[in-house]
Amino acid sequence: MSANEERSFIAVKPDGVERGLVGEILRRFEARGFKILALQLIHPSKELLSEHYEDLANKPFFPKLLAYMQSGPVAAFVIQGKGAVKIGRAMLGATNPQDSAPGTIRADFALDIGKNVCHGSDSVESAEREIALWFGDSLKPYARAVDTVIYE
Ligand SMILES: Nc1ncnc2c1ncn2[C@@H]1O[C@H](COP(=O)(O)OP(=O)(O)OP(=O)(O)O)[C@@H](O)[C@H]1O
Repeated sequence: MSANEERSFIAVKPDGVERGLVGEILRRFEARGFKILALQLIHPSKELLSEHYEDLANKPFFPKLLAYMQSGPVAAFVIQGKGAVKIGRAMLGATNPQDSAPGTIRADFALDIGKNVCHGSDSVESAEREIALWFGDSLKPYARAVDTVIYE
């Protein structure tokens, strides 16, 4: 996979969907130059979420986190492009919106850590694991003419 094909899993959490932020969040990633490789509104099962957040299973907030993530649909999507994981996390902002830098999604749209609007993969390995978990092998590559004016 070339550097320009790096992928990240991004999700607008149920609070973001309910607040009508799906379009705005997608728009920011598209405007930055990322290719949207997959896009789906998903009602995640407890099993899917337990796997997705397996490293947090022992945290005291885990049951609350699962309930939050099941309180409505999640807008799940995959972005592809140079630096997708690192830039994706930077665009989301710090996990706790109280610490997120202005201009990031969480700073612009959230106040509480337990309602922080969006998720983004934290490493290339997590991204591949999360993409497989949420989308299976349904992703199909496609070419974009605009890539010739985004990449040098
Ligand atoms: N102390 C907490 N209280 C309530 N919810 C929390 C707390 N810490 C984390 N969370 C929730 O669990 C999610 C996952 O936490 P994690 O530490 O993996 O942060 P993250 O990787 O920045 O977030 P995400 O995986 O959603 O992108 C957070 O986004 C937040 O919704």
